[in-house]
Amino acid sequence: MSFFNFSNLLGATPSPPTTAYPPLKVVSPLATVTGQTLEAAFEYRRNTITTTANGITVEPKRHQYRFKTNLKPKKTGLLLVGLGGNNGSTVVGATLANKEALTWQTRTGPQTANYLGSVTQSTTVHLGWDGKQQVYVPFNGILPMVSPNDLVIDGWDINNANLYEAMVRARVFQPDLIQQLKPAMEQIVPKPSIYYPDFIASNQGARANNVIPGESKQEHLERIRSDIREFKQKHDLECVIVLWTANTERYTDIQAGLNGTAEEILASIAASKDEISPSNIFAVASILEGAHYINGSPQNTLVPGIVELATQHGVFVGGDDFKSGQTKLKSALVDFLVTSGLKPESIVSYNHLGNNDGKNLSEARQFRSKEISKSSVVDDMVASNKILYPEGSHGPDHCIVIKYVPFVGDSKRAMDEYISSIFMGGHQTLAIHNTCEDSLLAAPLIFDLAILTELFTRITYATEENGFTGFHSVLSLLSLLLKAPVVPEGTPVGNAFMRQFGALAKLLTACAGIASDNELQLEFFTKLNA
Ligand SMILES: NC(=O)c1ccc[n+]([C@@H]2O[C@H](COP(=O)([O-])OP(=O)(O)OC[C@H]3O[C@@H](n4cnc5c(N)ncnc54)[C@H](O)[C@@H]3O)[C@@H](O)[C@H]2O)c1
Ligand SMILES: O=P([O-])([O-])O[C@@H]1[C@@H](O)[C@H](O)[C@@H](O)[C@H](O)[C@@H]1O
Repeated sequence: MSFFNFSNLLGATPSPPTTAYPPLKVVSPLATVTGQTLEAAFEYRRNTITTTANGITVEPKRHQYRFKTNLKPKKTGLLLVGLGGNNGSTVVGATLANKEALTWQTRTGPQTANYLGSVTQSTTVHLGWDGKQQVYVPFNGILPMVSPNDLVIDGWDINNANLYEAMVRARVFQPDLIQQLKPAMEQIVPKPSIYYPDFIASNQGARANNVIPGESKQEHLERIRSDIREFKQKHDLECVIVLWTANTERYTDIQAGLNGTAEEILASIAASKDEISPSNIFAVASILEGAHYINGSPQNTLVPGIVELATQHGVFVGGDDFKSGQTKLKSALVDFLVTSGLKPESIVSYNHLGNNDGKNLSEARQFRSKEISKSSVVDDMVASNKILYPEGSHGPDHCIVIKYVPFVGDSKRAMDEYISSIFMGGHQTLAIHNTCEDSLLAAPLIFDLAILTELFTRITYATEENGFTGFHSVLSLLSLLLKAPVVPEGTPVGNAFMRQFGALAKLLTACAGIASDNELQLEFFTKLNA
């Protein structure tokens, strides 16, 4: 039997300090702490399933896992590609505002900095019933995580505006906050970046005044690698995450000989092949420098060759496309409808926005990248119910429309209509107007992507057959935060929001030696001693 109390362990403290909850003390026969390492046994019970034309055979089996977690969060750097964008400048401004606990005036009164919308900072995990009440703990109170306040942040942009100018341009923060942040933000200027006009909208050309010169993609690769090395050395970092929050690129062709293997992608960069995108180069540079790479945009940066390279180098890659607003709601609402036995027949998702993202998406090839990532989110939920959607039937009509309307700026207006078949030939129509403050919804996800990626670098697992090793390089555990999750080859994509959250929460509690949450809660209707 062993017990440990995380809140004072190794300097790991939730941030901002959550005074709402007392520290968690785990008394568990499943776990032991030795120095900085927490080792936990976990019995993974799952069904071995065989499906044939004659039916489904289910055989429940028990698999013994052991998880090892290094309890000391690493000093972590976050390099944003697109630092001067609406999301990038909002991320940096928000960390400064939270660090200084800034308060600013708004029309509805004073507002203080927070991390609302961040799963790691503002959600809780259900542990069970204490005989009197349901008990929840902060998500970041189960295992020590990096605080967003402690992230060292820098990055690149093809535009040379300092971050004060970028904040004003973004029209995201209130003027009072912008002025308070000005002294610090105007000191931050994005590093020059790689610009290949063919990959983003032609209307972005006027912005490109901060570009690494030359035509050699190999030299561009070496420059980005040098930037990453310098950043890591300058700040004495133990973990670096490069995250793309630059403009949406067009899709790249997946071609044999171009990007199908690690060797091919390296050779294609060396040969400066046209089809190699800026985001391909950032991903390869990150991997070669031992940094993890996350794609917050919808383009297919993570081609097979880049995934193979990441696997060879033992670094994480993740993507695609932050799941921040209209699609995030859809990933919960469609799950609700299908789980209710109602059949979505038509889903029309229209939105207009007026920020630079919207301007870039106003061109067909960039919109197509976004249309793909927004359209695939219902696939797993539709496939889950053959009563509603028999084999061979098509899923709901699903239409995506995005328009660029400058006046609304970053305050995207999403309008959705869901029509579902209901009992006895009836129809239910849900009409939703959803004002998505795009960067205020996306920035918290950028923190979460970085914080969870760093956490997963500190966890290894062993099974009855194999010794301790790290998770697969394709970090599908990040799917809660992404519209079109990139997953290890041959594994399914899951988009249902609450299932994604539950998977993360169950992994954290398993690693902490805590019994996984069990919605069954037998103790409420049996004689089980609570
Ligand atoms: N809610 C959201 O804001 C949301 C949700 C999902 C996905 N996204 C995606 O996140 C990305 C950023 O969104 P945003 O609102 O911050 O857009 P933005 O246009 O304000 O910022 C993008 C920044 O990237 C820069 N840039 C373009 N190409 C670059 C390159 N090769 N290297 C470095 N910088 C480059 C631009 O100059 C710009 O400053 C977009 O791809 C968008 O589709 C945003
Ligand atoms: O995340 P979400 O609100 O479903 O989708 C959004 C798009 O519809 C929109 O064009 C833009 O705001 C963001 O890039 C985001 O991707």
